[in-house]
Amino acid sequence: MEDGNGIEHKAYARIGLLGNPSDVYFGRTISFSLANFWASVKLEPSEDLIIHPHRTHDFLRFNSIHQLVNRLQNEGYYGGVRLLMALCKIFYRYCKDNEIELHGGNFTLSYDTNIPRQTGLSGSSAIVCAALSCLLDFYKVRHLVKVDVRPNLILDAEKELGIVAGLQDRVAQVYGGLVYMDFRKEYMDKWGYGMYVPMDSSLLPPLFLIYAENPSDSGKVHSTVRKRWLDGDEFIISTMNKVADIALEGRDALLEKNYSKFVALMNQNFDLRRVMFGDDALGSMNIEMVEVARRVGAASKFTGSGGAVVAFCPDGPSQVKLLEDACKKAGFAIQKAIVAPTFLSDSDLQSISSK
Ligand SMILES: Nc1ncnc2c1ncn2[C@@H]1O[C@H](COP(=O)(O)OP(=O)(O)O)[C@@H](O)[C@H]1O
Ligand SMILES: O=C(O)[C@H]1O[C@H](OP(=O)(O)O)[C@H](O)[C@@H](O)[C@@H]1O
Ligand SMILES: [Mg+2]
Repeated sequence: MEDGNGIEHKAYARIGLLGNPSDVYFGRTISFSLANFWASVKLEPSEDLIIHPHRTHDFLRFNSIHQLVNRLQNEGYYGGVRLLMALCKIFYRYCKDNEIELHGGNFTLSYDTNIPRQTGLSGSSAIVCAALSCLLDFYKVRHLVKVDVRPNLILDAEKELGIVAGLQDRVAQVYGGLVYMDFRKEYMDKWGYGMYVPMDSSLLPPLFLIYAENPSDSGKVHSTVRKRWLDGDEFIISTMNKVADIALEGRDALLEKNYSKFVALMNQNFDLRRVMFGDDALGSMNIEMVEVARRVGAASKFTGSGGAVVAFCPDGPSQVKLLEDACKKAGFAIQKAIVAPTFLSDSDLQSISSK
């Protein structure tokens, strides 16, 4: 969005529906952009280049040591300022390396977000994705930075900060809607990104988002699995391939509206994650969120690496009511997941089809 006062863009949270975390291991996923929560970034032309701290997430003034410790425990040490700075650096480097000329004007970037933190809903990349959209418009270079490359820039900005993450979140956030993604090594080596295919989101049955207010550390849970995968551990490699196959089978199940198959795949996805990562790495509260749903007969799995769960009630409204009651009793928040529609422009779509 652009008006006389500047440019503003939103990017939504995302749900990894099937196949995650195989995106980090040359696998496949189906993910969608979640309209329930979003981050917004505003860019206003200014004399100097200013990154504006958020009034709460970056605020460094506290009314007591108790409040300071509480903030650090609940939100960690960092807010979004470092994400915006890292993106500016990565964007500048990319444009320089690709001989994309940037005009000389300056700007002020500010952000806001309502995405629950560290819940595996991709709050960090939403901030970066919205900021990238602002930069593309400010410098008028949207047509020069291919859609498929944009998730890589978002990921690179976070990698720059040591944040462990994969591409599926950023793809869902750049594309919007429901997207099937194939990250096979052959594509990653050839193009540097995967094959991303938008799907009709009306194929999805009603889905529910369950999350806990207490955040988990979404970076640490990957650590031992990644090392074992890199070390050639047979069990991890073959199990991760099975996780990737879930997205492939899930695409067919959705296209055929075979929801009993879909139930089995969602459950299998989490069960495979559980044997690879182990209960300690996943965390007892995260496991309980999955099990609360399963106890009422719903299918359930993590949306990301932990902190939130996506659930499907194949038996309809009466089962949804049971799920809502069970979540309430367990102290988990629950809401219906709403898919954000695709936000690619005509020129974006053209750049995809001309790949
Ligand atoms: N809601 C937020 N407000 C400000 N900064 C955030 C927020 N969420 C994440 N961040 C920034 O992103 C970093 C990584 O967050 P991460 O653990 O990836 O959370 P998520 O899984 O929600 O993306 C944080 O250390 C912080 O710098
Ligand atoms: O483990 C997963 O499913 C995902 O974990 C990360 O997402 P997060 O939102 O931080 O939990 C990672 O970025 C994704 O690529 C993984 O699929
Ligand atoms: Mg993140």
